[in-house]
Amino acid sequence: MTLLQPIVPSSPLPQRVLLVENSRAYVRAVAEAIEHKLELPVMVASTLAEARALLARHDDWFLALTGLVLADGDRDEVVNCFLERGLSTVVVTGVYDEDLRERMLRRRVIDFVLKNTPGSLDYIVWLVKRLERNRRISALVVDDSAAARMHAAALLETYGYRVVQAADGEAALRVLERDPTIRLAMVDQEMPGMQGVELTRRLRALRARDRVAVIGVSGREDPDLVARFLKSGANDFLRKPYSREEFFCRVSQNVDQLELIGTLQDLATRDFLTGLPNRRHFLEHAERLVPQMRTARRSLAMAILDIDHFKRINDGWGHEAGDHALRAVATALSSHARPEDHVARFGGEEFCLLVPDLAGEALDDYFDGLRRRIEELSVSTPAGEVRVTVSIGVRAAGGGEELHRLLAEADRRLYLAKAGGRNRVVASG
Ligand SMILES: Nc1nc2c(ncn2[C@@H]2O[C@H](COP(=O)(O)OP(=O)(O)OP(=O)(O)O)[C@@H](O)[C@H]2O)c(=O)[nH]1
Repeated sequence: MTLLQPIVPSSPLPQRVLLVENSRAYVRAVAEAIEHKLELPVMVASTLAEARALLARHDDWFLALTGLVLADGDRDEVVNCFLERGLSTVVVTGVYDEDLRERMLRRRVIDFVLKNTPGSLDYIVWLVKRLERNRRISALVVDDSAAARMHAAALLETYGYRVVQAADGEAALRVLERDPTIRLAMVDQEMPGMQGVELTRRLRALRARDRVAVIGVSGREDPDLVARFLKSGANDFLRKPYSREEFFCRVSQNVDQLELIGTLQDLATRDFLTGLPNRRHFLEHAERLVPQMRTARRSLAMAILDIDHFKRINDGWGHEAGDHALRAVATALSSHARPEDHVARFGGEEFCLLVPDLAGEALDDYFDGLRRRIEELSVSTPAGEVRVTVSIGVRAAGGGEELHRLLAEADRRLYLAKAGGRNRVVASG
């Protein structure tokens, strides 16, 4: 179950951060914060010559964080060194100079951060994390004006997003229908045909607020427009012409919020130890699926699986070894399950499976295969190799049973499997 569908890159994305700065204490603090909080590799240079040498030595750079005062290069030489290589560049400096800041931002420098101000280190860590994650997020820009579209797309690309453009509402809806990785939509109001507010309303029928953040955009001085956008389902509004920094702040804030919702949803629906869906999520899914399958007269099997003598593993090898065994069984279950099956940790050492469209001998083979797969596992734990077996109770629903009956019957058969000697499947009787 993936709540957020990020872009899965075909090859690993570059991760290395180059930190160019001559103040040792500051470098240490920034490098440590990025390495520890974000787990990204950081390399440090204190001169432009050192930076060039590092750039030549590795080819997996993701970002340069650079000061402007270096012994062997002036400000423009410093930023050129990174921008010319197409490297995302953030200036971190102790010099506040409005003209300089403007000049840097007009070029492709992502941000101009003042160091030694309260919160600047936290801001840098947040910024690096945001830029790192943006690379797995798609944004949709909808505007009939090619120039406005290109402008917004170029800004989004500077911040690392993958951008898809649409010149009208219908095209935007088609993009959304086929691309589940779109997490952000910038929607202009003034478009021929479908206007932005209407597009937002229709977009919400396809994607809820926890899936895609919508930012309405308009240059019109219409006092009601912001409220109309928000009431139609937009998360935010941006008035044209916008500054680059306001654009970045609003986009980042909305994407941050979406990720936070995703994290909360994950915490509520996933089991922390194994990463499998939890009991609540499983039952919610089953409550929808069981009647659907009954109406469609399709078969559906419910199984409850319990690790045998699990208490002995905990008592004999330690609780941590028990946790390893739970994770190993969860992994075996996930690998055995077909894409259409639904697996969950039901609680303790008990797991649950819903298996549609499989009956008779094929169903028996499926569960006996699973039982054997687990029996053959050798679980590596800090206390040594541990073997586990499982007992499985299966109820195949052909007779239109309610969910609670399916569960009760699978549970009864699990009890029979335990009573019959464990390490077995009971699917009848
Ligand atoms: N390590 C670990 N142990 C857990 C966890 N959740 C439950 N347990 C343990 O699972 C054990 C379950 O033991 P019992 O219900 O007696 O069953 P059993 O030993 O598996 O015996 P049978 O089911 O009869 O084969 C208890 O010792 C719990 O403390 C967990 O997340 N991690």
